[in-house]
Amino acid sequence: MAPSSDQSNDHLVHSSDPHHPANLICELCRKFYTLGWVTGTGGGTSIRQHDHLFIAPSGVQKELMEPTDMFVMDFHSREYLRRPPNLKPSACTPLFYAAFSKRGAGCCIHTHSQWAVLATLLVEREFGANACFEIERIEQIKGIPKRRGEDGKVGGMLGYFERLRVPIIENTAREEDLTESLEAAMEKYPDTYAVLVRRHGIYVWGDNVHRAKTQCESLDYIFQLAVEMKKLGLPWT
Ligand SMILES: CSCCC(=O)C(=O)COP(=O)(O)O
Ligand SMILES: [Zn+2]
Repeated sequence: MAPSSDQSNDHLVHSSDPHHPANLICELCRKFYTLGWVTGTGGGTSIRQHDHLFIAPSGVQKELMEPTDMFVMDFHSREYLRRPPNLKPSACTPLFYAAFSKRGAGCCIHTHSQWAVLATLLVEREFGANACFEIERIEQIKGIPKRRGEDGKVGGMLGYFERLRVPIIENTAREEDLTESLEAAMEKYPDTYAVLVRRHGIYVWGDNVHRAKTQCESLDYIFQLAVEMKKLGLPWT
């Protein structure tokens, strides 16, 4: 696509609606920054609206982004309909795309939360490199969806007596190179809405922005609790 065409699509990110994806990504990242989820340019968020994927730039302070910084990709062709000049799309783009294409997500959040990182390290030390994070009998588990129906949509939330499992993949030198193992984890754990990345963070997706955000918040709460439980010698299961 010609550069002039890329740059002429500003209408795709200009809206007075606070719920427009370009506005929402900026607002969410400002909130996530205060939680330590997207500090130091790490982490990010992507939203799908119909066939448009809204993607943040790479290597920028995510809490300072403006809607005009957003890239817009066509879901089917994977071509950029809008490319802000002098910026590169997030290195997380192929991972976000996996959530949109393989899981029908409407939003995918990537955090560098220290609680998520610590959970990956504790699981490795206690249960080995092939183990996933597992916990049960914690009220906040009810904030995590349980399984997908035939249509791929949420089929209810986990119950108090059910077990939450979150797969863990190993980190790679480049964010993009995580894509294959993230997709493999999605295949192996068809019910999961999140994948932890060892020594790095987590990818959490949801059918829409509200669900992705609340699931990410519930998981972060659970990881923090799990770390504190481990310090006190309390079992997770
Ligand atoms: C210090 S951040 C390293 C890259 C990373 O892990 C990340 O999540 C951010 O990637 P982006 O390309 O969106 O800046
Ligand atoms: Zn990252």
